[in-house]
Amino acid sequence: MNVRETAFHSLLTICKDDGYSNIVVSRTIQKGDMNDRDRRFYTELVYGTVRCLNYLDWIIGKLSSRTINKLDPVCLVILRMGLYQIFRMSKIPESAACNEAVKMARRFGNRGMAGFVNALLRNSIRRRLEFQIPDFSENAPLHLSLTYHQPVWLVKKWIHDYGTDDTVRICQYFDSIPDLCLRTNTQRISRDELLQQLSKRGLQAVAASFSPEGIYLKDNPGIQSLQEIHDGLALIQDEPSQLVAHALDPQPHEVIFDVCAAPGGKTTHIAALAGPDTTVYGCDIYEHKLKLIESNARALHLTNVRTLLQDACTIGDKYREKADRVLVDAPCSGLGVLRRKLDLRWRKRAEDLQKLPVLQSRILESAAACVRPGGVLVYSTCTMNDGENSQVIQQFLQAHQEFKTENLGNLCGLSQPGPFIQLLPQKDELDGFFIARLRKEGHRD
Ligand SMILES: C[S@@+](CC[C@H](N)C(=O)[O-])C[C@H]1O[C@@H](n2cnc3c(N)ncnc32)[C@H](O)[C@@H]1O
Repeated sequence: MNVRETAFHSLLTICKDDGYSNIVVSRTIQKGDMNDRDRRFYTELVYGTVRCLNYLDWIIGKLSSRTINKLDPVCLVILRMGLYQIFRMSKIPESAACNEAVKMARRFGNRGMAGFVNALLRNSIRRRLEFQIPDFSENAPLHLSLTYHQPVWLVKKWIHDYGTDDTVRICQYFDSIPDLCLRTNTQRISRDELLQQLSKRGLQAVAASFSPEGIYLKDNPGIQSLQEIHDGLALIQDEPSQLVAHALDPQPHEVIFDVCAAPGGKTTHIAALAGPDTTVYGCDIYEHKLKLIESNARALHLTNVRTLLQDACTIGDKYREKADRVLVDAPCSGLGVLRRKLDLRWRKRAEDLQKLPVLQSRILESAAACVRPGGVLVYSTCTMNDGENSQVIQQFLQAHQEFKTENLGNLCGLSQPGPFIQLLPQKDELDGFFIARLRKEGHRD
């Protein structure tokens, strides 16, 4: 199969079956039948098309009398891929982009599709100058949305929450390509040793500024080539996520619950920091996801991780005051990590944001009941949406006078105003992330 066809099938899975682009791409690459050059082309085609989806659909909308959601998904994917090559890949000859798209429409589409694809793509080339993005002064949300590939509703929300200047910075941040971030498995190797090992192999490895275990790899070498991950010396985890285990501050001989744990990034970090005498229970509501926690723990050679199939909304009924520390890394809108999860921005709807705080509050309420007197409760999300963060915590604190916030202002050298950590890309140049630490009054018996 040629590379464009492989990319077509991946994009169809992402667009039609709601597949996550990073999972679809890594599974395809893992099959291992592409050389380096093909792999780069494939990755750029898939990730580029997903990233620019709104811009490509805006062009289709101008050229087709049929609305986007009335188009056959096969046709839509072929058009998006073709337009991406024409408008965003200057090294690809326009004729090649058109001809290959027409071939695919003949091969995978219904009667008439090839003619439609051919006409639309050739028209897009002829009428290229008509597709100028509206000026900022004319329509700021649409300008930012099309320039930096973010949904209009979200750009409007950012303008409302942070003002226009910050919104430009947020958009630029979320449209940039992140460096790969590793977390050193300090149970097996120190960060300095791992940095040396990576540098010796010619990789540009740099220590993260805040996470003591974090390492950034410039020029993403591809996970497949990272032997250190296969050897259990490190795993992939973004830097803000690495701060959560430090906020929890696990100690030897403790019982710890991570109530929304899969795939286990934070569970394994807590287990590594606490050492073998502390048991960390990684819980999740989905059985198949528990296997991910187990396999991550195994890969990192950690023996103190257990898994529990458990709904966090009811965990407090079963494990009342059983834990020294509890982490609630809540299911959230993920609006702080749009740079890493390319398709998320196109899946989320404004109305999703209303429902989440209800679930988050229920989980927090039940998880809090597991904390023993004097114990610690950490709540985190990977979003900068206040309704899912400080508002959830404030509401909880009003109902639970027995919990008090603990100042995280200086966690890992971050200097943050106020008791919580709220990382903002426009200020911190890190993904949007929230962490709160609460302590329950009283003493351990
Ligand atoms: C933000 S992710 C957790 C990421 C994880 N802490 C890590 O660092 O790898 C949220 C997790 O919560 C789980 N989840 C959602 N609703 C839940 C519930 N009611 N009870 C337990 N887990 C739940 C999801 O399956 C998902 O794995």
